[in-house]
Amino acid sequence: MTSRVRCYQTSRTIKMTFSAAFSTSLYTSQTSLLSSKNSSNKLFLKTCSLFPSQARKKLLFQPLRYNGFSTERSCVGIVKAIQSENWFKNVEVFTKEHVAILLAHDVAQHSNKFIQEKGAFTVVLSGGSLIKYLRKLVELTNAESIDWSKWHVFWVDERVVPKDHLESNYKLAYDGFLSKVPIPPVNIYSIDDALEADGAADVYETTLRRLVKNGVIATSENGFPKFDLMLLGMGQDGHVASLFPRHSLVKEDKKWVSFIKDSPKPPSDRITLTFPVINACSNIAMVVTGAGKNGAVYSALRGDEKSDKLPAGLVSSEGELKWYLDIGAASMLFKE
Ligand SMILES: O=C(O)[C@H](O)[C@@H](O)[C@H](O)[C@H](O)COP(=O)(O)O
Repeated sequence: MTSRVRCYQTSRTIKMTFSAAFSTSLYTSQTSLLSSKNSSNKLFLKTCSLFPSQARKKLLFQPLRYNGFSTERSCVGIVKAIQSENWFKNVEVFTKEHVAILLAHDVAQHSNKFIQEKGAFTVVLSGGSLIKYLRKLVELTNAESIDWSKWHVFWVDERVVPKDHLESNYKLAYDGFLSKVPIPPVNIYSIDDALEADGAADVYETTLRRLVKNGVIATSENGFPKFDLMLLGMGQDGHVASLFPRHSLVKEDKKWVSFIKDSPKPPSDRITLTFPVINACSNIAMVVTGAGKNGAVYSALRGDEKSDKLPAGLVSSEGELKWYLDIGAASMLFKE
C-alpha cells in the first residue's frame, strides 16, 4: 500500500491531500469522524478505535484524513500512527507556524482546565526551539483567557550555568516567554545556579518535595510528582530532557531529579528530571520539528526501540502523550 502526501498553502487555507489506497467508505468515515466538532466548536480529534481491525493494520502510519480547515487553527494534516491492533499514538503534523498555534491553543486549554479543577497549573518547560513555539501563547491569548497568577513553572532539565548565561534554559524561557506574561516570580522554579550540578539537583528535588507536600504539585499513584503538563523537545539523537542515549541516567528509577556531568551535548553539567517523573505527568506535549529528527521520530513512534538507545521511545504519560510534528519531522511516517 502506498501513500503520497502533498501539501500546499494558500494565503488563508492550508490543505493537504493524500493519495492512498483507502476504500471510499473507509475514507469517508475517517473524514467525518476526525473532523467532527465538540460543543465549544473547537476541533477535537477522535481516536480510530472504531475502525475494523484489518483496516487498522493497513493504516499503520498512513494519514487518516483529508484536512482542509480554513480557520485560524488550520493545520496541515493529522496522522494517527497506529502501533498495533489495540494501541495508537496521538500525532499531529503541521507547518511550523501551526505547531505554535495549536500548541498555544492546547496549553491554554490545559491551563484553564487545571485551574478550574484545582486552582493551579503546573507546567514543565524544556530548552531548545520549544520556547519559540510558545510565542503564540503570548500573542494569541488575551489577558482574560489565562490566569497566569495560578501558573507554576518548572524545567525538565537545566544546564548548570548562571541564569544570565546564554546557555541557560531559564534565560531562554525568560527572554522568549516568561518575561512577557505576569506569572508571579515566586512561582517560577529555576535551579540554584550558585551550586554544582549534584547540589543543584538535590535542592531542586527538595523544592519539588515541598510543593508536593503542600499540594501545589499532585502525586502519582507510585509517589512521584505528577505535573499537569510537560512540554518536551527531542534531539536528533532521540534524547529528551538531559537523558541521552545509552547514558545510565536513562535507567534512574528512584530519584526525582538527577544530575549529569558528562553530557554528550554541551554544556556537560546539567540537572534533569528522571523518567519516572516525566512519565507520571498528566499530559506530555512532544514538540519536534525539523527533518533531521525524522528517523528518531519514526523509531520512537513505531515503538520498536524501547531501550536506553532511544530515550524518546521511553516517553509515555499517565494521561495523554501528544506529538506535535512539522512536516520535516513527520516525513518518515508517510513512507510506508
Ligand atoms: O538542554 C539541551 O541541550 C536542550 O534543551 C535540548 O534537550 C533540546 O530540548 C533538544 O535538543 C531539542 O532542541 P531543538 O528543538 O532546539 O532541536
